[in-house]
Amino acid sequence: MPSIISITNLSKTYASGFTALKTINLDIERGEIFALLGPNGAGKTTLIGIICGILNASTGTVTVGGHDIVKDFRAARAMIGLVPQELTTDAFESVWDTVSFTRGLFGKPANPAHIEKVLKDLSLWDKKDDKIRTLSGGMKRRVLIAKALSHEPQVLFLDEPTAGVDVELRKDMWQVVRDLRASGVTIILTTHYIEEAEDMADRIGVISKGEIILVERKAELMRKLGKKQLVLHLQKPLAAIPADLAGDRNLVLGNDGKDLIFTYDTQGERTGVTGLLADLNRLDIRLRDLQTTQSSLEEIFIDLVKQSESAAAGARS
Ligand SMILES: Nc1ncnc2c1ncn2[C@@H]1O[C@H](COP(=O)(O)OP(=O)(O)OP(=O)(O)O)[C@@H](O)[C@H]1O
Repeated sequence: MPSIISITNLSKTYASGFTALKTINLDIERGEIFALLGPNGAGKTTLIGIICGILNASTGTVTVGGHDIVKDFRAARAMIGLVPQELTTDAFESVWDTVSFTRGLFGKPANPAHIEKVLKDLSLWDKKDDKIRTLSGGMKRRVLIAKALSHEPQVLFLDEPTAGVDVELRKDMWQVVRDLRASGVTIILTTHYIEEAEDMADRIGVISKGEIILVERKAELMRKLGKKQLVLHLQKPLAAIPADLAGDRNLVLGNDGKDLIFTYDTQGERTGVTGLLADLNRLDIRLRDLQTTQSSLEEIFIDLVKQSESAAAGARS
């Protein structure tokens, strides 16, 4: 897949002397939804700010559609739409004017049909003549998205787009994002709602303390790092796990001995489920029911960040 954004050896040290990004190398593929996940302060907003030309990098280069973001700033920036975290909009303008004006800032000729489509897609059409300051917080956020889409960008950055928005708006927004992707727009999003990334993203990048610690296709990530649990609801509770059942299996008792919980890796060819069931049968331990659960992206993400933090602490000591 050809990349639309190439980031090479990028670092950022703020004037305070704090290094927020350390040697970032990352390619974003054309047409993908890329979720950038990381704990607070990991460097997500800094990275987005540099790509969008709001902040200067300390070292390294970034190209967007082949245009260097410093040497060829206008061409690079014209390809990008940015939906920022903060709700700052021109309070006294109408929705229509502010969105049309933003398009003009990118040097694009007026295109009322495009602005109309964007406002309709975001359910803002009936508010087009309202002043921004009279809109609700959720509506203002829709306006930010409309502004980001006003100049038909090929790359859209969404920095925490659903922080503090209601369920309905969140659903609408993700539908808009899916439609955009279907029309060929590349989407990079940061979110603290990891289930959103699990739902939406093609690839996941995890950033921690200014370093990208992992980039992986979502499906591959979940297959590689995901663990499955088989919960066996027993007909009769067990006081303890029989020694010849336990062996070196990862088995625990739960729910006052009524559940036997078996955890296994999804990666291996052999999960050990068949052998476990055969042993249960042999020991005459009967089941009432069973169910499997798979670790969520959230659990995988928390494990990854913890591992990288303890590796960094180990390297320091
Ligand atoms: N202007 C600045 N001067 C000094 N340090 C800064 C500045 N802006 C951000 N930082 C620091 O850089 C680090 C990365 O911040 P950034 O906002 O990029 O993180 P983030 O991953 O977007 O966090 P969040 O999830 O909380 O939005 C943080 O430790 C932050 O305190």
